[in-house]
Amino acid sequence: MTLPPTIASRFLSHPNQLGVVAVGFNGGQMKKGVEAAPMALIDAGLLTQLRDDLDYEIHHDDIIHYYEKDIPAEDPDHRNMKKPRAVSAVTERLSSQVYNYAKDGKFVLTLGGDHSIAIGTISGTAKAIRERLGREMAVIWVDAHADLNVPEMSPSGNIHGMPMAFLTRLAREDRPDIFGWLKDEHIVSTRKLVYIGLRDVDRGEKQLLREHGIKAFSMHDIDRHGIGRVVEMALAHIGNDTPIHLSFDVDALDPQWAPSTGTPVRGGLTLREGDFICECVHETGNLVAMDLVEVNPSLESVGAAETIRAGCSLVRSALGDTLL
Ligand SMILES: NC(=[NH2+])NCCC[C@H](N)C(=O)O
Ligand SMILES: [Mn+2]
Ligand SMILES: [Mn+2]
Repeated sequence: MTLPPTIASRFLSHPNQLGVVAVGFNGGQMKKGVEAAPMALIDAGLLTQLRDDLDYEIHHDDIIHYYEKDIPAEDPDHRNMKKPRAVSAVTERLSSQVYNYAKDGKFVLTLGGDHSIAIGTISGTAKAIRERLGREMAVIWVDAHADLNVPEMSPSGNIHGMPMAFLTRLAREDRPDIFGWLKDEHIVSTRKLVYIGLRDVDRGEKQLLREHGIKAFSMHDIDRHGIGRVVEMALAHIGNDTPIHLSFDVDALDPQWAPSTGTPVRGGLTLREGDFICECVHETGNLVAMDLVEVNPSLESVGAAETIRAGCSLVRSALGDTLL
């Protein structure tokens, strides 16, 4: 059975063409295994499903990128950041890979990897959207965490807890080998950032969210208003004339649905709620890119297949799969 092609984003010149980047990178945090996620998701049939069931034309180099050549041997901590040069070099490369698909008007799907890779993906789409459409893009960040730590205030020093700080310029570093390559065209406005699913936010992050008036819907908001109303409010904040990059951390889901992830937090979204968010974002017709990150098949390995299935389901939902 072929589903009706609901593939349409008004901001893409090739809405049925999907640029896929498989990023086997784990250097934004300390646990091994997250680099195996792209392979696991692809082996589970994700790309085949997108092609056969949802009619996408897949553009993929058939390579899982581990970026070995970009990772320096010496990488001492800098401003409390762990592996800063590795994360910087990898995300700089990734940024241009994503940009190259997005500048052609293709949808870009990135399979991580830990969430530090969003420094590459979001900077790449933001730049392409600015050039092609002369517009600023919005980011919907679905996560248990805000990933907004400025290096000095991070409790862990892990860069996967910092990507949104660099992408909004709340954190800045001029050294070219440590994120100094991020230019104005790569940056996202704090006004165009919306969080959904938050429940483990560090003190300094809470202060930044408040100070900068960043729109954030926590699990408390979802309990109070329901997922339907929360997604409606999130999309209303962005407005209907703005391209959207969806960055989905699988730990937004409750560990019941996604146990195999590096920093699980109880009290999260059901898989159905996660899929619902993705379906609604797709329905806007404004989605131009998506990341799926933090699947770690080697943690809680009895639940790995379940976590991978959940990840595949989220991506399909964002790309237009429907229940009916
Ligand atoms: N992408 C993630 N899973 N991030 C978790 C971040 C946890 C914590 N806030 C930190 O800065 O270390
Ligand atoms: Mn997270
Ligand atoms: Mn995250």
